[in-house]
Amino acid sequence: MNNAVEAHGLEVTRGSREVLRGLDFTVPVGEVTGLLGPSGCGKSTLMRVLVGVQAKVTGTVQVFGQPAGSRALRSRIGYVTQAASVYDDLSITENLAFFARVLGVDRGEIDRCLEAVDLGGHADQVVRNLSGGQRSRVNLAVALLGKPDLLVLDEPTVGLDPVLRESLWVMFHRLADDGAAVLVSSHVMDEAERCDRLLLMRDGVFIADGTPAAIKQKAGVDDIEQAFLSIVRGAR
Ligand SMILES: Nc1ncnc2c1ncn2[C@@H]1O[C@H](COP(=O)(O)OP(=O)(O)OP(=O)(O)O)[C@@H](O)[C@H]1O
Repeated sequence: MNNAVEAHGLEVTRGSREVLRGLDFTVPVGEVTGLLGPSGCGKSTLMRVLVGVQAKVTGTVQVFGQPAGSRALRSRIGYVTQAASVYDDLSITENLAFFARVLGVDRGEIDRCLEAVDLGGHADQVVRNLSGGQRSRVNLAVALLGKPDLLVLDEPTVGLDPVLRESLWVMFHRLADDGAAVLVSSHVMDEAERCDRLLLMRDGVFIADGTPAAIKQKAGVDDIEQAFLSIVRGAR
């Protein structure tokens, strides 16, 4: 299998705390990989490592065969953080035009990205006047500029209504079907079933890595939340 990410012995210390504690994992191309675990378990930290903005990293993390954070990877990765990263006083289109210019992406890409997140009808609206869910979709549209090979999406569906969440998951799968590697984090276990593969995390370690079906089968239960609880109890 072709992997976008290969990590061995990944450890990260933040403050005096060891936040990631010796992780080995891959993120394959052509699949939606879910990074699931409770708040504070280290999901955002792991994502920060992949995009090269996390300090105090040890271990090996290769992205498309190069060390995470390498300059050559910048245009190949789309990253959406939990914080808004677009300009409030610009319209949606103006924001995308700005980032397209920064990234050296053709302006023609803008409409495609807006349609992908279902914002085509709001293109001229100023970001300040958008709802929280609309803003997060603008962030996502920016991440799609330039058709990145790896999408790193930190809780992209938080606060969105079920219909929109559904349409975003369909989009994530479409992007994966087109050959991207998609890594999506969530602390909501009911998103697990939407992933091709799951990395279940707790306190900086993975407690399971596999398809939702395989994880449930191994735990002998029929939902992922129960599987998570059962694995945690079994580890005690
Ligand atoms: N700047 C920092 N300095 C010290 N510790 C930090 C810092 N940022 C985060 N942490 C700690 O690192 C741990 C992992 O945080 P992280 O944000 O990666 O978790 P998360 O799983 O993404 O949580 P959430 O789902 O709430 O976003 C937490 O215990 C957090 O308190």
